[in-house]
Amino acid sequence: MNPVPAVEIAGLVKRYGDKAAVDGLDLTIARGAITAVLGPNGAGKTTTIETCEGYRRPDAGTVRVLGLDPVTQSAALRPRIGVMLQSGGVYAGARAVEMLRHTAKLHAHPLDVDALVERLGLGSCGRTTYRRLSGGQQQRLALAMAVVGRPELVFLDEPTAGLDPQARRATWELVRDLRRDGVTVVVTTHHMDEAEQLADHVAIVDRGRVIAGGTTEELCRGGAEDALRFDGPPGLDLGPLLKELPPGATAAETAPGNYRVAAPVDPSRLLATVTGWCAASGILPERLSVQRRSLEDVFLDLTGRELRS
Ligand SMILES: Nc1ncnc2c1ncn2[C@@H]1O[C@H](COP(=O)(O)OP(=O)(O)OP(=O)(O)O)[C@@H](O)[C@H]1O
Repeated sequence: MNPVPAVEIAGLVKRYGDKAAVDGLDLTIARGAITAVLGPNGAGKTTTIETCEGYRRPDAGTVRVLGLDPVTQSAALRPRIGVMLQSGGVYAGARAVEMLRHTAKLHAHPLDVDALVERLGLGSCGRTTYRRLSGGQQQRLALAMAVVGRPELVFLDEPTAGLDPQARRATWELVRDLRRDGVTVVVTTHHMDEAEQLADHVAIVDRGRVIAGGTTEELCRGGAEDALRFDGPPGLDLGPLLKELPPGATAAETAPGNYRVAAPVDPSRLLATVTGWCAASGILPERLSVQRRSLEDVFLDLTGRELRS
């Protein structure tokens, strides 16, 4: 295995005026795996990724990608990485598939363009110019452009934003195939299910820093195992419910009328306590469910806020 990590970031700071978009971020990304950089809007994910791609110069800290400095060694780095930006990066007047063929020819061992076009459902877009493609087609073409050269490392910034479920699944499949071929994939997302489904490693970013990292399994292991969620009237006083639960229990209104209760007890006991309390309080809990601790719960425990923003 190559001893140089795919990405090594130490103490990265990037400011826009007075505001630090990235504020002392440390992150090491292993080769040959899918790593999700997960965080709410504005957490600093795009800024971090664009710094790795050499589009932004750090104000402080160091960034190494495949052992290279993305700014001063970009000529050596660029041919080895694939980049899918959140928007743009593709010439608007170019014809979709022609552009993809052209990009493929620039690389020594490109993927089969026809197979890629088929997989991503771009077959009908052959001679259409980029600007005339639908948002989802533009998104899929940008993904194809990022991977067609069979790079060692691919950065995908919110690759499934705005895609329908079918295109989303096709994207996930393609990303998994890249990993099977030994490609390192870094994907930013604010969808926890995307991170849970796809990633071997997850780095949770909030306010310009990595606040937790590990496999989904590792991240979800700590704390209360199961969480019970239900909907009810907004503004319930959860204090009396907490008194009925053992120490270590948490109860919160995560959004108006959405409640989450977790406790270090057997899930069936938790369910009985909550439904008993609801009945005694004259509340009809709706959409009640007990769920395995998710990345959403991890984020909530770490920040006191919902991941969705
Ligand atoms: N060019 C810019 N000029 C000024 N502020 C910026 C610029 N780019 C980003 N920011 C700000 O920096 C912060 C981090 O933005 P960034 O896009 O890196 O976050 P993100 O986690 O990728 O969010 P999103 O999921 O919305 O893309 C945000 O507050 C954003 O408004």
